[in-house]
Amino acid sequence: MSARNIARFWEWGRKIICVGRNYADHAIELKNAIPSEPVLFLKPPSAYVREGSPILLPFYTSNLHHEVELGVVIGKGGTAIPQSSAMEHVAGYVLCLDMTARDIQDECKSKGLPWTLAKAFNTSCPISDFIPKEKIPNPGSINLWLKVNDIVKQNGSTSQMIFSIPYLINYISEIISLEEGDLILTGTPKGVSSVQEQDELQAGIDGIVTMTFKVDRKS
Ligand SMILES: CC(=O)CC(=O)C(=O)O
Ligand SMILES: [Mg+2]
Repeated sequence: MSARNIARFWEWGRKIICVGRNYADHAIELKNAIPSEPVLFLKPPSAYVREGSPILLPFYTSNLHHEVELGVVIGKGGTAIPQSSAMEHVAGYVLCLDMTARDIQDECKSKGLPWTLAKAFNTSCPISDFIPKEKIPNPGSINLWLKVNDIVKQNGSTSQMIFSIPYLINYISEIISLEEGDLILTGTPKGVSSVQEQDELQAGIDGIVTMTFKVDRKS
């Protein structure tokens, strides 16, 4: 049997841990408070979708938003990982979209309900090819962008993150043990907006990766 390949981590069925409100400009655009501790939620592995397959609009939303984010792929698991050694647990990165049914999220927030329907549906986590750690020596200072039908909507630097990658790895692993093949979505900068059926989303990390996804309705 061939050895498992971290470059195809999404096939392993591991956890997707998402950090919300990690950019002050995005918290402000949605009129959310700037958090003093990371806001966490989960997506199931069935959320993954790769280039060549569409992002499927859930039937129950009329306001699906894109959120472009840097994803951190865990290469070595652990519990209560100190910040000082956190980067030793990183195998690499992916560019991700945290697709969000914003109308449903708003409704859940107002009723005090969890965000599962808004955030965890099938195809809610489009990802790029795996980017080995060496290709991004300074993940705390890279530029993420996203266009809808060739119009720039998001363009922000990871230097604007409130909580750094080592801080997040330490914080999360104190609560949820991290395993090889887990993915951490690190939050989105400002500029989120609504997408429609047949829209084309293109996203990239300057000089590193680009990816393209079409939005479609389940046939
Ligand atoms: C309000 C949100 O949807 C939080 C989130 O996912 C983010 O990236 O910020
Ligand atoms: Mg997000």
